[in-house]
Amino acid sequence: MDDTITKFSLWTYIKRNSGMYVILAIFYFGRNLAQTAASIFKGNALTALTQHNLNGFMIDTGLNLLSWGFFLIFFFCSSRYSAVIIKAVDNSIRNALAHIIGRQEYEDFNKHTEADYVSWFTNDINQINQDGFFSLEQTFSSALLGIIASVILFSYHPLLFVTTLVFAVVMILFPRLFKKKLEQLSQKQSRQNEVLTSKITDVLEGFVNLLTLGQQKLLNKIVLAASDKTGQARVNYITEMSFSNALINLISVSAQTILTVESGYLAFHNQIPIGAILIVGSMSGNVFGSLTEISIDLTSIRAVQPIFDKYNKLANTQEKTGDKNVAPLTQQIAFSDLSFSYPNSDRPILMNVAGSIKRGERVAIVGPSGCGKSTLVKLIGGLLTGYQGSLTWDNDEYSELNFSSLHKQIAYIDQSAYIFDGSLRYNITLDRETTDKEVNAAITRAGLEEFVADSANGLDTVLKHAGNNISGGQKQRIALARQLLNNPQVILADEITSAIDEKDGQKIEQSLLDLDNITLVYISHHLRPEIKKQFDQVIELG
Ligand SMILES: Nc1ncnc2c1ncn2[C@@H]1O[C@H](COP(=O)(O)OP(=O)(O)OP(=O)(O)O)[C@@H](O)[C@H]1O
Repeated sequence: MDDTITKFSLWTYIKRNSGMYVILAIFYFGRNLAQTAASIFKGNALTALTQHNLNGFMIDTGLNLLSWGFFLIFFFCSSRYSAVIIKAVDNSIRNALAHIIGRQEYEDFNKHTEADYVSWFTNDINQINQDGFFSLEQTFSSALLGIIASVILFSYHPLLFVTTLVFAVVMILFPRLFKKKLEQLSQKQSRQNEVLTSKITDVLEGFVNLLTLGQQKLLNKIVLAASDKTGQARVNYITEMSFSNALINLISVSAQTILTVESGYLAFHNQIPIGAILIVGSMSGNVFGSLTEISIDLTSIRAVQPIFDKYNKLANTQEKTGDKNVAPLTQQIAFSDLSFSYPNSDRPILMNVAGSIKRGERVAIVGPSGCGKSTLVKLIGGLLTGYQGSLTWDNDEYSELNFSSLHKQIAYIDQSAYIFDGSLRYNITLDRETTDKEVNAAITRAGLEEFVADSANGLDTVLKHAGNNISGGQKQRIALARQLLNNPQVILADEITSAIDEKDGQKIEQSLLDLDNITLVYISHHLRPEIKKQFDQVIELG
């Protein structure tokens, strides 16, 4: 199934899983039919008793029991199958979400934090399951039960049916009054969930700082404050929802009372049997119980759409890059009159910068902190857009280039050198199809051979989350090997040795300079003289 279609709504996923939903509908139909039959046999048993028919009473009681047996079987099947469908739907939504997040360029991705995205994949999906899909199932089941009960009421007396119909219309229209407010409160709840995840992730990522400063109580303070706000958002939502529910229940109880009076009146005038009072009570309970359920569920279902709209907004983000495919560099990357400011800021970070990087050259970019070295390299790497002046790849202006194809030509490494949960091999290949020969070649070029040889399980050694069981230098070499596996033409290295000790840093710098057939752009605060002389060109910024 193609999970990458990016129009998010409950209906999209129901249509896609329509076969499974039909099976679920059959289970619900069986369940409601059995429940209704049980009520009818119970009423009939009472009628048989009023007619002194003990045999009929026993038979109807037996049939009542049998109906409950069927009800339980269908109940089990529908509950289990509902979980099976939710699993399939959640897989589809998460896959589509991963697709739209994954196709974003660097700038768009960074408009949200990682914690926000985590909240989309977890909290939001839970809310969609509970308030969306589960409520929709309940609505369907309630509608079935209500329809069956209405038919039974009609079969006893049309007056009962007409009363039911009038109240049904009121109850269906009523929730519209609360729609807008509930949607807003649901949106706030979703946002607050993101904030909670974001705050907790942030403080846990910086935990070592808290530990060494003896400030662990900040963890409690932040968790508690964020938890309280999230809880309050839920309280506000539930308050409005409960108020709406209470009013719906009031209408339901009034309608059932009127129907009880009507059926009593009809039985008193011998228009229906005595046992029918029990059946009418039970059927009106089913109809209005169902309508109450439907009104409540429809309110929750509507409140889920803002979450889907948030996904749809991301899915509809226009690509900012051009459509010209990028071929391997033949001459040079050049820039003239190049200026750049970050979005939402008037402060120019680069002002009329000029220079060129020829194919095969080793170029160092130096300058004081904050002068824009990383910004320039991110522009060259296709991580930032929206420059003024000219920046070209051979003779093509960057604004016309397709950045996905540009990324294939360029390796970008910065000081973060992220290590994924998994083995050393996984961290290098990242699931790309490669041969052992290619992996070993990348390891050799990145100067990682010694580390692999010293690791207990070689390439199968498991690295801990964020590389907590290896050194900064080892992380950088793994990040380098990962990039070299793509055989990039151009390497952009942004302060990759700044977080490692000098000796190790020097070795890594030398590994980079020793690479053949590479155009190297190397950012450094401080170039050691023995390294500096190996560069073909040094560009000074600031
Ligand atoms: N995403 C951003 N939004 C707004 N301003 C930013 C952003 N990223 C960087 N800046 C600002 O741009 C300026 C240049 O940053 P940049 O990282 O390019 O400098 P740098 O020369 O590489 O610095 P360093 O040597 O300290 O790494 C800094 O003042 C920084 O605060």
